[in-house]
Amino acid sequence: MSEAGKKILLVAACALLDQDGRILLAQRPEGKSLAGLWEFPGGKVEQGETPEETLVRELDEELGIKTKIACLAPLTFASHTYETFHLLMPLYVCRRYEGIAHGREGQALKWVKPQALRDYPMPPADEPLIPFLQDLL
Ligand SMILES: Nc1nc2c([nH]c(=O)n2[C@H]2C[C@H](O)[C@@H](COP(=O)(O)OP(=O)(O)OP(=O)(O)O)O2)c(=O)[nH]1
Repeated sequence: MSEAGKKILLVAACALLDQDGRILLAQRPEGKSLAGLWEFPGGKVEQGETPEETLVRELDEELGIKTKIACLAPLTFASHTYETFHLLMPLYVCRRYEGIAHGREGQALKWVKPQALRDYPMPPADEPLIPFLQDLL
């Protein structure tokens, strides 16, 4: 248990980049926690997976995008206490992948310029990640 008595939840997230340096955001669907907010694609790291394996799996499941572990570059991470857990979320950047992203789970998608990221309400854990992407791109 962490000091706050909350479990640490490990979630892997990815800033998928297109040729124009835009970043893919996905909108969390109704009925889920943080519904309506714009997030980086990704998900919980399952038992027996590395974060990189999680992302290769999730990008395919969520977006129909095929990529490889070698195409995922670590950028930074989020560490944020939510009400019922503490989120630890490594953020990777991916520039090399195959396929055209589409919301396979019905989620809205948006390619966003780094300078426009603040126009899209994101989960509180994500706010501190924005400057890292703006500096990178
Ligand atoms: N994928 C992703 N998850 C994020 C981001 N920011 C952030 O706080 N999260 C949180 C939301 C969820 O609590 C968790 C990711 O869980 P998930 O995507 O695998 O599962 P989920 O939404 O179905 O989970 P749940 O909250 O509905 O139980 O991480 C982000 O940028 N990307």
